[in-house]
Amino acid sequence: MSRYCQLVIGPAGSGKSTYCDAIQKYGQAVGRTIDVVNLDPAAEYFSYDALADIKDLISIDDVMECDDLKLGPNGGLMFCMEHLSENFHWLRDSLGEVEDDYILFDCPGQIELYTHSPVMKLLVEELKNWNFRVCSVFLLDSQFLVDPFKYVSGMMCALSAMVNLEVASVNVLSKIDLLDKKSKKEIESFLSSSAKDFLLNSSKDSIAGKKFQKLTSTIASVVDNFSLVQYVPLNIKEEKSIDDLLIFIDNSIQYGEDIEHKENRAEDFEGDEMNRSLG
Ligand SMILES: Nc1nc2c(ncn2[C@@H]2O[C@H](COP(=O)(O)OP(=O)(O)OP(=O)(O)O)[C@@H](O)[C@H]2O)c(=O)[nH]1
Ligand SMILES: [Mg+2]
Repeated sequence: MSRYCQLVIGPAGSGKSTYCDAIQKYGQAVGRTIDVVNLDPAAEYFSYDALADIKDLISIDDVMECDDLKLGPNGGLMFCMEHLSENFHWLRDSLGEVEDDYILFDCPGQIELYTHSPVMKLLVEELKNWNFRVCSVFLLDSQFLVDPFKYVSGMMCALSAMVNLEVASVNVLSKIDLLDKKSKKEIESFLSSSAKDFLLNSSKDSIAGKKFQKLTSTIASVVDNFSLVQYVPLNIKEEKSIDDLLIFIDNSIQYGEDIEHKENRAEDFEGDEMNRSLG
């Protein structure tokens, strides 16, 4: 039995919940069932239809109101996610056991969840045990790329999430529709050039001096040499852009190939049956 999922991760406000909603709606339009699970215990509102909601297990308000714990919003969130990791059976029961299901997990925006904490890694392991092929989809606001310093920091976050989670990873540049023409052109040229060229060109007028240039160049070389972080742009307002991205992600978890293979096998089987009954 094969099952497929995307762990939708990325910094706060990068567009994770909006992405889940758009992909689910796109699925409905093309006759494909894509379920979404909310794993953000602080999410008060989301516009997609949720197959499951972590708030049914634990909510951040309950944790913060607990006088014994004395936790603030970030500590409270980590507490909720650890509680989830001790109660994965809740998630397994909520998902059911459906063959070829395709699920998006809308995750919280606290970046330490993907870089320091073992919780998401434990979740990945558990999903694999339940026969899921997992792809992490790291969303980064495209505004980050317009500024080289933000770009380095975003790239490092994406990289440490990739290394920590050890699954197929796709990095998505979100909110492309908000960019003006000039920024869109800059992003296009960045996507078609190496990280090193982009960073050196963008920071050549920097007042930070030679040492900084050298550091920038070394970081970018690491990224380029190992093809570590590549970005796929997403304009959520354009169907073609969603389609292209979904094909890219599906390929990384072999979604289409498996289904096609099964359909071919089913057709072969029907053909054999027909030959047998004719013969
Ligand atoms: N124009 C535009 N706005 C977007 C897009 N994606 C997200 N937004 C807006 O950006 C804000 C944050 O989006 P969310 O989807 O809530 O971001 P998030 O990553 O789920 O945020 P957290 O759950 O708080 O980490 C909202 O006001 C969205 O409407 C996009 O592709 N285009
Ligand atoms: Mg969200």
